[in-house]
Amino acid sequence: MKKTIKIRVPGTTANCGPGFDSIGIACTIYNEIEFTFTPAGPIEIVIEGEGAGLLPETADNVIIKAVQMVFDRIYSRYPHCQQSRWQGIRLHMNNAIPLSRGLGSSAAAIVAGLVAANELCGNNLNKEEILEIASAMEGHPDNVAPAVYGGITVSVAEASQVHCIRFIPKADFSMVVAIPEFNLSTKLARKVLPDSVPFQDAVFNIGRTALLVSSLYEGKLDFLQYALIDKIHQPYRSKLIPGMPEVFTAARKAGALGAALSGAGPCLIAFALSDLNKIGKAMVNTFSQHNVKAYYKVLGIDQEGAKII
Ligand SMILES: Nc1ncnc2c1ncn2[C@@H]1O[C@H](COP(=O)(O)OP(=O)(O)OP(=O)(O)O)[C@@H](O)[C@H]1O
Ligand SMILES: N[C@@H](CCO)C(=O)O
Repeated sequence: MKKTIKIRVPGTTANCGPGFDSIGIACTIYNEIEFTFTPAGPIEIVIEGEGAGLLPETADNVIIKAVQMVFDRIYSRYPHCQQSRWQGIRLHMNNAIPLSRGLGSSAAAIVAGLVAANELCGNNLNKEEILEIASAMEGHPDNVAPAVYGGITVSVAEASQVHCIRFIPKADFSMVVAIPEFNLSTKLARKVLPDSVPFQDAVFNIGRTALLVSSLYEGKLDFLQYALIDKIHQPYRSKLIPGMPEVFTAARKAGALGAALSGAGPCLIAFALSDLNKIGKAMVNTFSQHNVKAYYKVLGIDQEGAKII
């Protein structure tokens, strides 16, 4: 007996400037993963696209860890199911989300594993529980929430709970992402952050985060020029991404509403209504002036989140 489940999961951009560890947007860039579960057998992992030859092809892969998390949660709730635990797992990944660039590759992997295992087990866990496990695995909820729900999410983790509101903005916009050809792990990008920030910087971010959420929700996108500015993580991370402020300026000059670091970087993301290719080229050119090879993609907002296909 075997069961096959295919899932599509979006990449995500987190923080969006001031909303550190809280705001996230699901983007129209996807990994597709086919899971084949058998009662007995080895773990087999085949990877095409991003991460091929780089990601672990063993039980150390975070997708397998996520599957095991769901099995553990369900079997602790229903111990009589222990006997039917699935041992054999084959993953066939087709990945478009680049690794360690700030587009939520780890969140996508975690959410894919959780949602697929939950489907296998009859959807015993609801989306809130999936989000809570995902947030605990990732360490913060801002990427995993939009990967689960799609759209734009505002999330706060408190003990084991995640409080999350998801919405679709009243006005549509595009995101132009400049993707440098170097990796920056979230772990390293968090190491450069200070233990505390000046009170005035905290106040600066609180106002802008509130303005960001309301301008996105209301579709009053002219406010993004003020609302995407951050003082509590981007300035510290700037030294890891050559040309970051200049790329922001180039994006705005080419017609973007505003720009920010995507997640922990190194991708930089511009929000725009028009001139998308002009903005992308300006960002890539400015990166190249700082000896950073980069390419760009134009993405929209994914509205569905992780989905069985
Ligand atoms: N498709 C995948 N399958 C398994 N593991 C993955 C996959 N994609 C990413 N990972 C794991 O996640 C790590 C990258 O996570 P990291 O948090 O550094 O970057 P990111 O999630 O791409 O960026 P950000 O969190 O800033 O958006 C990889 O080194 C790998 O361990
Ligand atoms: N909020 C996270 C997103 C990246 O995982 C950070 O900026 O470190």
